Amino acid sequence: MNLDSRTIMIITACMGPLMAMVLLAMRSNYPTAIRGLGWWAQGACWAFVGVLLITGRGTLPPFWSVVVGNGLMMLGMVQWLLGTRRFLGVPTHTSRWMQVLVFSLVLLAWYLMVQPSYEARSLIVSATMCLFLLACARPLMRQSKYRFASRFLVLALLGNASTWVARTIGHFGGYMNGQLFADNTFNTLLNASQTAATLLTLIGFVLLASERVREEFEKLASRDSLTGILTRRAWNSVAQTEMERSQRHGRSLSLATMDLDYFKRINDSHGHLAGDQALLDFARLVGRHLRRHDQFGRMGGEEFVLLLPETSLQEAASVAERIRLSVQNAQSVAPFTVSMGLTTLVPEDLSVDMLLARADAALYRAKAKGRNRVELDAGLANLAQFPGGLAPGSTTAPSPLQDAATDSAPAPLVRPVKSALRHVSPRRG
Ligand SMILES: Nc1nc2c(ncn2[C@@H]2O[C@H](COP(=O)(O)OP(=O)(O)OP(=O)(O)O)[C@@H](O)[C@H]2O)c(=O)[nH]1
Repeated sequence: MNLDSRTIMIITACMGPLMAMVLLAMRSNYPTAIRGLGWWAQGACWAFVGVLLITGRGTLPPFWSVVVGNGLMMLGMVQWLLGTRRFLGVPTHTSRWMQVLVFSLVLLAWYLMVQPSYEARSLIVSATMCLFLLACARPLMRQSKYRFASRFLVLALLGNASTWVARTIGHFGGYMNGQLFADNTFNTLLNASQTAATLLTLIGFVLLASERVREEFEKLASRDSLTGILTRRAWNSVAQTEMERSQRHGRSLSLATMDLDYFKRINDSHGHLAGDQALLDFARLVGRHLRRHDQFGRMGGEEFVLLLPETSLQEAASVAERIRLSVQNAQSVAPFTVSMGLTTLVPEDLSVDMLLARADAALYRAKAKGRNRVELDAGLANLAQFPGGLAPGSTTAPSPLQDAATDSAPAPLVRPVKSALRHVSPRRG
């Protein structure tokens, strides 16, 4: 079956504005951080106008059909390429690509008006289109995010580029009878493939933007809005994965629960905003002591939790002590201290909740003993630990202020009891 080549080209072109409408609708509804959508939409529209002019060959003056038509189609590809680079946040090098476009147009005009050659023009257009499409695919191939969407888009772009290679082969191999709209099977198949590749490329842009939106929402859901650290749910999920990994490889893993001391007093005497600032300062201070794989989360209110993969209890105790001291010495809008409970993974642990319960019990003791101190899991003496674990007979980490704190501010047991009860309640079970 042979379809009229002009009709196929016009159908291809019509997909441009339709997909541009989808991309523009996404642009107006998606977060502004997602860039490039407008460029992809504009590119589809310019390519549409360009292809319409090209199909007007024989009706329109040759300059409009050949130079302006191909120029707009190539401009559309440049915009796809710039949109992709903006989307990925890599330098666009706009002037470099515009220079390539202008150079191609000058050559096209030359081989149209000065030294007319259909083959030369065909080669120039195909080579330029290939260059722009491959340049659009290149940064996508280099990045590791958006796996499905970027692979899909890369395949569509490579497919699109290969149709231009096929077009050149067709011209030079004599399959197109030296005509743009040759009415034969080769040309029909070529136009059909170009239609499909263009549509798939535009779908690829939509998929890519959708993946970014999903990622943005996931980020919003997994990050605490005040401190920017992991939310309780996100922390639980990564902690469970880390725990299973540590168990599989027989590696140590430690966990600290942290609770700011007398936090209610900060709110009461300095105001809620100062309380918020203290929480933010605390999160930043702790962040300075963490390695890349440590997982720090806010469990709610003034309670935090820190997971330290590949860290023995001794190592965790020294990290915790450093954090405790830096909090105590920090210049904050309202001075505050932190109490911590520490535990480490044992082979009997079935879930993160078991570690949390033990760390909470240690935290309870830290509060009861006067606050501003680090307490270790007391039950570890009876349990075998993963490599690097603390020897039986665990002790508290040194807390120079612990006695002073006990003296100056006797620990009310109401809060720790409340805390202990809450931590063993089914909400973490
Ligand atoms: N500013 C601010 N305050 C919060 C936030 N979340 C919880 N709080 C306050 O934190 C305080 C916690 O008080 P308590 O549970 O009595 O504990 P505490 O005063 O720290 O006493 P201890 O834990 O026993 O040392 C409450 O007053 C909460 O209103 C928050 O996001 N911002």
